[in-house]
Amino acid sequence: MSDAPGAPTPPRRLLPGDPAPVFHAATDSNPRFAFDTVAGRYVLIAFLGSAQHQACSAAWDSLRRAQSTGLLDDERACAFAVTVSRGDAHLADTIPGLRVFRDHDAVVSRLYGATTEAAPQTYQPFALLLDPMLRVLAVTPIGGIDGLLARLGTLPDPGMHAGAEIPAPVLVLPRILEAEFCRQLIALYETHGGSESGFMREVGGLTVGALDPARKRRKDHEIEDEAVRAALRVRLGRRLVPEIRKAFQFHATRIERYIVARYDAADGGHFRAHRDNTTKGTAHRRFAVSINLNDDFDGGDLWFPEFGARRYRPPVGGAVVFSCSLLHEATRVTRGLRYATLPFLYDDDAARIRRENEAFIATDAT
Ligand SMILES: O=C(O)CCC(=O)C(=O)O
Ligand SMILES: [Fe+2]
Repeated sequence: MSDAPGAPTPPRRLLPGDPAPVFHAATDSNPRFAFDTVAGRYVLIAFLGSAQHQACSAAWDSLRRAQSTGLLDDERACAFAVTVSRGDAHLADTIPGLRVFRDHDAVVSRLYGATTEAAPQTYQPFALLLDPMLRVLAVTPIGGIDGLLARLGTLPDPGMHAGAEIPAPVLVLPRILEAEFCRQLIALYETHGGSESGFMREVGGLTVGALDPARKRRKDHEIEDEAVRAALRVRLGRRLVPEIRKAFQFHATRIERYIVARYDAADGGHFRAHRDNTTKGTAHRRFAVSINLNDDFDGGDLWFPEFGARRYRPPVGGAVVFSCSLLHEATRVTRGLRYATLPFLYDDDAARIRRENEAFIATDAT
């Protein structure tokens, strides 16, 4: 940081407290695994370079052992081995808890300083232990991985990694929509029905809509009635925008997405952990708003895995408002139907970004 504006340069060697750089990389089951979505548990990442080296092969064995004893379970903790070598095909994902990034172009290894473009033959194998916010807890040369695993075993529950519960930086705002207006929105859905709702994904530089019931199960009705849209806009403008301004110094002037969404217990309605602004087509989104329209359902809570296990469930007509960069999940509805309206807010500067990025949107999706 400096007192002049400009992007801070990332530190070359990661030290405790530093945020781990995020990236996409190939695993055997996912050609574009999003590293940022593993937040919410302890994460060990081992830059092996190549398991053909004895110390790196021993580190892999340590990871396999930790997985088999249940230390790496994908709930409390998980680990990744990073190999740049095509000779490491025998290193295989061991689910739950242990995955291999095939970093054949060394992009991830360079991002973390294990190797450089200037000296690609030189690789310094090391391991990092990250906290559930994906910030460095400890760093060691690869030979120290057993110590890191031992330390992992002694850490508190992920939600208590700071020594106390950390509240998520979200606003919970009751009384945004009146009960009568909530009923009107539900009736709109019941009249028109909803269609299966997808999510945006980045493929080859383009933003494309995707459907994947394992990640998201929800049906949405797009509100077309301009009077209803205006009624929603007025309420957000009067009651929600001033609170965002007070809490976050952000003045929202635009709304994306007028929908009534329905999660149904009958088909396991849910939306797994994601961020709302990770593609070009969604990069303009600043704040996400989740307003419950009813409360006669079980499950269907919001939570923010980077900030502990606390669940958030606003009352009917109330909102949870949060930055689109935060990892969040809508848990499975286990009884009944959950109706919600889910706008995104942005401002005029972000609208410029939205216009510039329109060229990269391949298809429409919500
Ligand atoms: O169901 C919710 O409250 C959140 C939905 C959500 O995260 C989204 O549509 O991006
Ligand atoms: Fe979301």
